[in-house]
Amino acid sequence: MSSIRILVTGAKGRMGQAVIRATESDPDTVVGAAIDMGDSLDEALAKCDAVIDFTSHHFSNELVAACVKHKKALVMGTTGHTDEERNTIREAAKTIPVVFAANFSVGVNTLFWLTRQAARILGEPFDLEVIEMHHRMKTDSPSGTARRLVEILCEESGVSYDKDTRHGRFGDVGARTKKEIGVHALRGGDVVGDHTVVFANIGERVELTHKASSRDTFAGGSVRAAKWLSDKSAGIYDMQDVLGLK
Ligand SMILES: NC(=O)C1=CN([C@@H]2O[C@H](COP(=O)(O)OP(=O)(O)OC[C@H]3O[C@@H](n4cnc5c(N)ncnc54)[C@H](OP(=O)(O)O)[C@@H]3O)[C@@H](O)[C@H]2O)C=CC1
Ligand SMILES: O=C(O)C1=N[C@H](C(=O)O)C[C@H](O)C1
Repeated sequence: MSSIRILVTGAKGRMGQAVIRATESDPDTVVGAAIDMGDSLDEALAKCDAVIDFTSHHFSNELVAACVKHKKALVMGTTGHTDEERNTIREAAKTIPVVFAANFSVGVNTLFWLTRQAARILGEPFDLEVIEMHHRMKTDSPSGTARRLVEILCEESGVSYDKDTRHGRFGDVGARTKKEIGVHALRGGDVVGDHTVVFANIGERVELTHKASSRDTFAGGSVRAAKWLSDKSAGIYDMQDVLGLK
């Protein structure tokens, strides 16, 4: 089998650099092209089989349209999308195969699974809160991973992400309501990515925590996703599909 040629977008970024390292160290993949803002997407896509994208959600509509035009598989690692941008990605996945995941680490995908199980077991008496911490340069909030954790909690407790999520608390907010799920974003230093899900009841509390200490974890997962996509038909997949956790 010949190597899968990867287009790395945001090549000079923190994740772009890690993806280049991960692609070069995997015998099944090569960097077909590596681009940044201002470089030609069409030229780069023509030289590649799949794209691994960790850039900005502002770039996603343009990238997705180009992938559809060139019929290339897409690994979308960027977070912070608007609902409209998420819909554009889902629409594109009717034509091309896409892995769209807020987090490519095996540990966080285990945390997703554990969070669902804990929510099922602990159930309604427990108050649900999610805390995340990232480096000072992160621009989107809450993190995509925190959002996914809250979505899982919403699915299991039958509440709405849009209506029942409480992003931080300030001032005379009143007592906590039963339905609300609190989300708290800390920013500082060089923290790669910490996430904690809190299940709090009277007399006891469960906390599930994941801490990432290297971006190589995410980059390796994204290359694994690109390889997994190589024989897949059009559709939208996540890292749970890649890892066989569904
Ligand atoms: N799913 C996952 O597992 C993970 C997801 N992420 C997500 O990946 C994204 C990038 O994170 P990170 O690498 O830390 O960010 P960086 O800011 O370090 O890198 C982003 C890169 O994308 C480039 N870029 C920004 N806008 C555009 C554009 N419109 N067109 C082309 N290139 C663009 C930037 O170029 P310039 O500097 O010139 O603006 C930069 O090189 C974030 O959304 C983050 O949340 C991060 C880690 C793991
Ligand atoms: O921006 C980051 O750095 C990270 N972003 C992802 C997210 O928003 O969940 C994943 C990881 O936590 C690092």
